[in-house]
Amino acid sequence: MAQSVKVRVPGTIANCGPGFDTVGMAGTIYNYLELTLTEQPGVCIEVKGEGSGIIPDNEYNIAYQAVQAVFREVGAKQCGVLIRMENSIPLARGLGSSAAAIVAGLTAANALTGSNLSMEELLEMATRIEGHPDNVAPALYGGVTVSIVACGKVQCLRIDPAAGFTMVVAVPEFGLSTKAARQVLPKTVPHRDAVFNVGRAAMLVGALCTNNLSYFRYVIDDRLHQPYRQRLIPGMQQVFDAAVAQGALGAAISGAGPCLVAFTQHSPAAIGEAMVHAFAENGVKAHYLLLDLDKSGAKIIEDNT
Ligand SMILES: Nc1ncnc2c1ncn2[C@@H]1O[C@H](COP(=O)(O)OP(=O)(O)O)[C@@H](O)[C@H]1O
Ligand SMILES: N[C@@H](CCOP(=O)(O)O)C(=O)O
Repeated sequence: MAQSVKVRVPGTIANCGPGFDTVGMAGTIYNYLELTLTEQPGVCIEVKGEGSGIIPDNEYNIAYQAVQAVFREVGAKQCGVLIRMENSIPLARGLGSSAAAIVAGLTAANALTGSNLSMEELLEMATRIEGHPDNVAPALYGGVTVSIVACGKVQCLRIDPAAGFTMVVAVPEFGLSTKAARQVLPKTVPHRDAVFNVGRAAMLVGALCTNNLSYFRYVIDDRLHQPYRQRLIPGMQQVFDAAVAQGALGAAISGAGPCLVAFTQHSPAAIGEAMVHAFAENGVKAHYLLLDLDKSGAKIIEDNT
């Protein structure tokens, strides 16, 4: 019987305001990937849900590339693979779709080749493929993660905030690739803007660790990426203002956008409606999602090894 595993990986909300390329949160929206080793060589990829007809179904598929990276790393004999993807995470919206695909491929291939790679090694590989750790870390570990590259390695701390909160995500109809949203960022920023973010990123992490979520109102802000991406997301500030006026603790771009996320402990649906209405007033059709913090990260849900 062919060996196979099925993994579930959460979507992620990166940056969270001041934590550019560092802070990330896993949300309760999931992609599923089933990886089967086949006798006949080659790759067969089936995609259902988000990205069907768009995501490459050949060797250019980023999940397949992650699978191959594990096979090379552990010296597994080359064989054919069948990949079945069932996606709920929308592409090019800033919900970590590419990160989920990479982590799913790495996790499934590792499980099928004897689980020789540690979580730290998988994080290292995922970061190398994605290019930054703030999505792949929470996709792998779950919860809230703070990640940096130091001494040539990814260092990651996971936070499990005791205080619960909801992430209200306004999802516009248009897409924005992470690559395009990174191209508009400046090479340098004024020293005062760097100081602005350092303090807020530190206090964001502190607020999560000490369950002082009321501090979100002061720290969910940014001068390193949001001001430059605002022109790519019509109505961004109006959506932020509408969320806070409806009681949100704070609002930010989700990842590289165009999704916008509001953090709240009350009235999530009312906040979602207000965000969608504010987008509509700026000519943007959108819907909203209510996500809780996922605490599992990448999870093997079927194992036929
Ligand atoms: N679920 C997925 N499965 C396979 N490839 C994906 C998936 N999501 C995104 N990708 C690929 O990753 C690349 C970056 O996608 P993008 O949409 O910009 O990232 P994100 O969705 O994380 O914002 C694109 O080339 C896209 O084809
Ligand atoms: N720090 C990155 C986060 C990208 O997140 P994604 O969900 O849009 O892939 C950035 O802001 O570019």
